[in-house]
Amino acid sequence: MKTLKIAIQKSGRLNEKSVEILKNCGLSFENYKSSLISTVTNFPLEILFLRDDDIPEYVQDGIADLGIVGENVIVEAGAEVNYLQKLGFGRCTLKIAIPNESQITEIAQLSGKAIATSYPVILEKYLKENHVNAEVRTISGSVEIGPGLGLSDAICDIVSTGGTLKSNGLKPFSEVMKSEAVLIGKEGSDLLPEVQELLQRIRSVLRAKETKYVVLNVAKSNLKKVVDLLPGVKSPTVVPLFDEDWVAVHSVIAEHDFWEKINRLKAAGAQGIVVMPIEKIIA
Ligand SMILES: Nc1ncnc2c1ncn2[C@@H]1O[C@H](COP(=O)(O)OP(=O)(O)OP(=O)(O)O)[C@@H](O)[C@H]1O
Ligand SMILES: O=P(O)(O)OC[C@H]1O[C@H](OP(=O)(O)OP(=O)(O)O)[C@H](O)[C@@H]1O
Ligand SMILES: [Mg+2]
Repeated sequence: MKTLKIAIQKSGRLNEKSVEILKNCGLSFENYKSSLISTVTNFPLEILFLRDDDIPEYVQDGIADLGIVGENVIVEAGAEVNYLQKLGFGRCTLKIAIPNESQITEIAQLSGKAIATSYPVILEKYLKENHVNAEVRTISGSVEIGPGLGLSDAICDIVSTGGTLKSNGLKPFSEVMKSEAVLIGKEGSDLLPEVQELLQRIRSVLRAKETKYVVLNVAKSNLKKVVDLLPGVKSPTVVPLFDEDWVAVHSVIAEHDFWEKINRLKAAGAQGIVVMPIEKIIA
């Protein structure tokens, strides 16, 4: 079997969740802060811990077969890699922001202005598409202090809660791109059986995260109404109870409409509803 290499962030916003998803795939490895490479003991895989900016090129050049990194970093690097799977964490938006007191209301008004960013490639492309001729000032971090220091008229940086913008007297102006962490592979790596296996495991973990396991009791007279609300993986399991007029129903429900479903189940006669997390769902 070929030993694969996967590059993940060494420390920072994506490190913890990247390690967690690999562990949830059943992979055993040491995660010492000091080691830059770790060998998985129960799968042919080595984990490389890198600065996130370096990951797209490592994968493009085949030094690593796979990588976990934000889409923003991949696009900025202009790396030619395959997107294998969105991972549902590290969600953020690259936005242009302006000082609270700024009078700018239309994108054309950014022409002739200076915009500070750590994402010059993405920003230049966005400005070009919008026919804006602004000066892009590249800085490597703490971009939000740019306008306050007189370095720029606007900024383009990552926004999640908006707290950093707010505490620096800035307001969002326009959205440049949305991003989340993705699993990437070098050209053709998805054909390798080891990559297929890992992908299948990752998808099982993601599917499980989107769903909850539900057990509830219902009078037989209300069973049809309750079952109609619960499709389950295929169809719900119905188990007899000691009281012959009642049954227990086991099923799964989606996280996104969880509360709405629970309220409808209660209204349909469900009682003693127990909800449990699911570890994996194998398709
Ligand atoms: N506030 C945020 N909320 C959600 N995701 C974020 C946030 N900030 C950044 N990200 C995502 O996490 C990625 C890593 O962010 P981080 O701040 O750890 O990067 P970094 O400082 O460049 O790290 P490194 O030391 O690896 O170069 C970003 O490229 C982006 O995709
Ligand atoms: O909208 P918010 O929730 O406030 O998040 C946005 C901030 O998060 C990121 O920085 P981070 O905190 O990761 O620090 P960094 O600049 O050292 O990367 C990003 O560069 C913003 O500054
Ligand atoms: Mg970085």
